[in-house]
Parts: sequence; structure tokens; C-alpha cells
Amino acid sequence: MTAPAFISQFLPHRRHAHWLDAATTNALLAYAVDRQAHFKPSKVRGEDGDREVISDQRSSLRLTDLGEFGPLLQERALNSLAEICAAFSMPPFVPKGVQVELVAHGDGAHFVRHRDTYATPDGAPRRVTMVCYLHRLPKAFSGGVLRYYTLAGDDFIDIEPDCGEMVAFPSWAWHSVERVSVPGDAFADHRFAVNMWVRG
Ligand SMILES: O=C(O)CCC(=O)C(=O)O
Ligand SMILES: [Fe+2]
Repeated sequence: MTAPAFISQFLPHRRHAHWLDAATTNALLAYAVDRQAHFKPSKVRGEDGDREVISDQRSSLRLTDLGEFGPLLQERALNSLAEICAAFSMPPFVPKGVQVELVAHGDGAHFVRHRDTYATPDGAPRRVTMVCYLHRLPKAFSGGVLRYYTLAGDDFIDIEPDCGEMVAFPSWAWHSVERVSVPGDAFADHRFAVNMWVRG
């Protein structure tokens, strides 16, 4: 059998169940609900390069101040990095930082197919994306799978992460968040996820 053409292949990904322990997950969820008023509409890079709200591309709410959880998650992400780079056959690199944000997907929220690569002003691009998922139990939403595409974008797999699970992939991999449905749309019922981008 011939190997599939390069562009028909998937970049690697890793799923880490229970990456966040239940106590931290619950504390972070409580923090998110408490800070509801501070969440702002998520932005994407528009045609002129500026960040703007384009809700048919990305519709969700985002919080960048994670309080004491920020340094905690950055440290955990860095602790997971060596194993992830090895699993991805990615040459090790010196991390220049971890960007973190907490995103809430409510009823109808989604994020179209995109890549996370983005060079920050200091020139250190995002190399590894880690996303840690949180939601109340039992889960109150449906949909919202993480869709992970081949390099050509012509095929995909759907990943439905559990609460506390972390999914890692190279930041240049195509992915999307499929539309979420939250009956009643209570904020505490949203699909929460922490994006962690390791730059280097
Ligand atoms: O929430 C997810 O599953 C992924 C989010 C994402 O791709 C992003 O915010 O760049
Ligand atoms: Fe993304």
C-alpha cells in the first residue's frame, strides 16, 4: 500500500486525561463563574492584521486575567512540554513564555477552522497549543467538539474532551470548535477551556 500523500496526513495530537485534578478544576470553574462580568468577546485577526470581533468566525467570551491560576497553568504547561515535544518528534526548543486565556463557549458559540500560529511582537511564534477543558458535571451543553484536520484540511477527527482533560497539538495544525448548544444558556453551563500557547 502506498503511503498517503503528505498533505492528507494528520499532524500528531495528545490527549491527557485528568491533566487538572478535580479540586483545581472546580476552583477554576468557580473563579470563571465569579468573573463572568470580566469576560469579553473573543477576537480574531482581521484582514488588516488587527484583532477584531468577527462572530461568524469566532464567537465566544474570553478572560485573560486568570488570577493565581495563570502562573499555575503556565508552570503545568511547561512541565508537560518535554514529553509532548518528544511524542510529536518536535525538536526541543527553549520556551519564551506561555500565553494563557480562559474561553467560555455558550449557546451557538464556535470557532471556524484555523491555526494558532501567530508571531508575537518579540518574534517568538506559538509552537505548541495545549487546551484544558472544564465544565460542570453533569455536562450541560452538547456539541463543541474539537475538530482536528489533516494538513490539506480535507479530512478530520472529532475530539470530545472530558472535564480536566488537556489536548495538545502543534500550533500550526488546522482545528475548529464545532457549534455548541447550551439549553437555557446559563453561564455556569458553558463549555470552558483554557488555551495555553507555548511560544519559542
Ligand atoms: O476550545 C477549543 O477546543 C480550541 C480553542 C481554539 O482553537 C482557540 O481558541 O484557538
Ligand atoms: Fe485554536
